[in-house]
Amino acid sequence: MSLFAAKRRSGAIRFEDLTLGYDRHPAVHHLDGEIAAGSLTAVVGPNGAGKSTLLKAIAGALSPLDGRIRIGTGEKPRIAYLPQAADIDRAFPIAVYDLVAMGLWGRSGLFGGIGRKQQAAIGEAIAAVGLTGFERRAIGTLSGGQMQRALFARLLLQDAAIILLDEPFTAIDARTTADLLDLVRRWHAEERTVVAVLHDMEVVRRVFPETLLIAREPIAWGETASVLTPENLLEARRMIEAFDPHAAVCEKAAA
Ligand SMILES: Nc1ncnc2c1ncn2[C@@H]1O[C@H](COP(=O)(O)OP(=O)(O)OP(=O)(O)O)[C@@H](O)[C@H]1O
Repeated sequence: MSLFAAKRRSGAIRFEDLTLGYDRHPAVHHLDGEIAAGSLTAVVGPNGAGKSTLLKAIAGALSPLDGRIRIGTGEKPRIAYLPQAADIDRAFPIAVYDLVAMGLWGRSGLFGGIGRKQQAAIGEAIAAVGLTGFERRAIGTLSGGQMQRALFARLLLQDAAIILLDEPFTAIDARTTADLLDLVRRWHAEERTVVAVLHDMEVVRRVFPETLLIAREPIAWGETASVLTPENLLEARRMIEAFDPHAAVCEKAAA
């Protein structure tokens, strides 16, 4: 697709003593390090570990309480963000075609109009997720798996150097998960930076070369096999159980 021309390998994400939170209550503490441009990284950890918070911050939807996030070098690369299914309004009266077409807004503008080339790209994206024939269906009538396919088609059109996926396969059937994982592999082969919050360790081990394990603070980060050890997973659980959710200040910063 000629429309797909995002600058590849431009999507490095660097964390510098990053602290994130809500109403001054920290949810993620002291994260330092870099997600390399073109890498494929899983973010895992117990419930409440701060995984979604981290993705929101990378997407620019949440400002750091402390530290910073540096994205790319020079011109900021395009970021595509798929929130958790629970955060997406399925009651919005919109057809599959129009939902997918929204992926072009970043480049055409809201009222930029859709030409023949764009129409072909939308059709190709819908075909790539197996939804040809569903173009005029209202999204409220789709199954969970079909909705996720439509959202992945929109991501395809966004043509972003950085793609953020928050629990993309939760409550999604095996066939759809396998098809959408093929798209994730394709994005990785295209040297886009892909970061996904996941709970299925089997999928992480099989598909994601890099893993960040967090439990409010980073427990381990690097090659997946060396991160997902029983010791690290136990440590992550212990950290979350010991965490005081009402802590107002960061202990490390205050020390
Ligand atoms: N909008 C918000 N306002 C206040 N606190 C929030 C908000 N969103 C998340 N939190 C809190 O921040 C902490 C981290 O939440 P987050 O959703 O990032 O965790 P998670 O690792 O994605 O969890 P899960 O696996 O359950 O989705 C939790 O204690 C949560 O209650």
